Amino acid sequence: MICFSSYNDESYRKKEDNILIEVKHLTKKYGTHLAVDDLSFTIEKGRIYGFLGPNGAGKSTTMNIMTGYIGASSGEVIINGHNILEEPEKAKKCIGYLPEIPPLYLDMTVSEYLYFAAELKKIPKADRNAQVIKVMELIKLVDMKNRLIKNLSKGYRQRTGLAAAILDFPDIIILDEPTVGLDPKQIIEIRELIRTLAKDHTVILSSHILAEVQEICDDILIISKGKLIAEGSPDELEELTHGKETIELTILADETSVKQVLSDFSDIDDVNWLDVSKDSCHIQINTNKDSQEICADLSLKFAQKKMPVTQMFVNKATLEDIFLELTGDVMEVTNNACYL
Ligand SMILES: Nc1ncnc2c1ncn2[C@@H]1O[C@H](COP(=O)(O)OP(=O)(O)OP(=O)(O)O)[C@@H](O)[C@H]1O
Repeated sequence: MICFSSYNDESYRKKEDNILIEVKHLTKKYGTHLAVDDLSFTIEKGRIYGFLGPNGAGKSTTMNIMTGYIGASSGEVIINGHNILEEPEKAKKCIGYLPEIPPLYLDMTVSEYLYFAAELKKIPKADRNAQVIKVMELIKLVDMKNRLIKNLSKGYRQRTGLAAAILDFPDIIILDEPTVGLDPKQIIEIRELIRTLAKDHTVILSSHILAEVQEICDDILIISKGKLIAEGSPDELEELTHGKETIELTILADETSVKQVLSDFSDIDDVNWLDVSKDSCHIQINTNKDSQEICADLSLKFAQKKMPVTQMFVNKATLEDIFLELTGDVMEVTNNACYL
């Protein structure tokens, strides 16, 4: 597992004081299928966390266990000091959960549903009205309060589910793929809402969209095949791309002469011979060193040997390439958003 955060004694103590959720060696088997495989991590107060991973990675299963919806095969989840199995009521009180498909009653109006949810959450009768109104204002649902849920757009249904999840203003808000199926405008609105909520709550969301977690989250946990494979801030994950560059060039010379020149370069890790003919070589060079410096040296050396270089360019690894390498999954790129 790749983990970036390094702690000295003082910052470690601070982190310990701030821990809100501890997930320890969590495992979940469906029959013989291992959906969550020895997952351990901690969640600190006041931050936005993103679970990033391809479909079937185990994000929903992990969230369902953390929120007490399903049991784990082994391992522990401690929410604000309460074990989710041993003290489920106290643990669940700290969490507002919006599952991927919110459990809405389509024949209720928004406000009927929220009063019903407030009752289920055992919010005292005297406080219910004030809390429903406060949440509808926060989530910008007031204009829709008398609308039947079945007549709402997907975005407003999502908001209604979210409003119900946070009715009792829990410390932790867990959102499973909150923007799936929304149009671009609704996605922007939900992301803004998440940022607003994060001012007073710890937020954990899951997504398979790299750009989304990069944009909203303070910390990213990358999950693949039930395992945590990397953890860090968006900037720290971006660091992974550094030093992973390839240089592609075409030299008007035969293979033996090109190999002779390259043999003088100790910083070259590996050469792919993309297209070779009697008097031309198109090659790709992998290096972990400064590619600009190597490019300058290569062009000088080939020029000295009177071997013309007709093209040379550097391909920088992107964060998408790194995720591909880490998760081994295919990714689709749409409108600059990367889908794992
Ligand atoms: N109730 C179930 N019974 C059997 N297998 C299941 C069940 N729920 C999930 N799985 C399997 O467990 C694995 C993890 O699924 P999970 O839904 O947690 O992944 P995910 O990362 O949330 O993916 P997605 O984004 O597609 O929801 C998948 O292989 C899935 O098919």
